[in-house]
Amino acid sequence: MSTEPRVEVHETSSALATAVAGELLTRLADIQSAGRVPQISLTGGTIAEDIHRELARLSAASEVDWSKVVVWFGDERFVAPDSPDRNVGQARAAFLDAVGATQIHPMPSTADAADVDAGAAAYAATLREHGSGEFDVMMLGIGPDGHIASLFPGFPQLDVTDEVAVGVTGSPKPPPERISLTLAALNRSRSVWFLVAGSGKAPAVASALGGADVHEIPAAGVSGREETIWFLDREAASQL
Ligand SMILES: O=C1O[C@H](COP(=O)(O)O)[C@@H](O)[C@H](O)[C@H]1O
Repeated sequence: MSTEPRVEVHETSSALATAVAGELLTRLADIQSAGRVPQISLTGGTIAEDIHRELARLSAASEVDWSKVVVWFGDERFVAPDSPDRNVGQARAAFLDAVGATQIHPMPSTADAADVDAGAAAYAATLREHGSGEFDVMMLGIGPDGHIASLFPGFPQLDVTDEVAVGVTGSPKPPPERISLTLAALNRSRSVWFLVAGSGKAPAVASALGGADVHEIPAAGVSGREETIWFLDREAASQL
């Protein structure tokens, strides 16, 4: 069952990052106190960098045991393992290593798989083995074109319903080769959190919330089973 989206607007992107990091830590602590091991999925992109920095800062004062959080990725750039383009490298450097996260499942790099399709198949197998079947919190940035994860407008991967991960070639945003969760997998989340800052994304936000066609604005095709929250800064919300 999908949910009606809720919109939360913050004055600046840094206020947004602080609020999201605080909300995530509260959510993780609640799940752990209930005796479950939370499964979350991280996003790459610019807003993620700010949120990850805030997670590093705020985690010390929280009750979250990061060694008991399972960490996934919504998408990844299919490049060398030490490339600065890797979402996992950015997340590790910004906070995962510092907070003591150990159950991290990076998507394959060029050192792990022959091509993007093999990498996607390998990630699907990892999800089957270590995943709970649904994500507690799915965090998604969006591009100015409305893409989420590495699902781009007009791309055939948007129509894949029988896989949880797909390979992408010819991405309009570099680097060209990527691996992404599918809409089917993203929609298997209890909570979906869109994280969006900047006026360049205001038209895509307005279109997604206005019920655009998923082939034009992929973000329009994702919602959480229990909750969908759009965390926006004032500029990203300017066309609502
Ligand atoms: O390439 C990507 O782009 C999107 C959005 O990134 P941003 O820099 O425009 O905020 C991101 O959600 C995705 O994970 C990433 O691989």
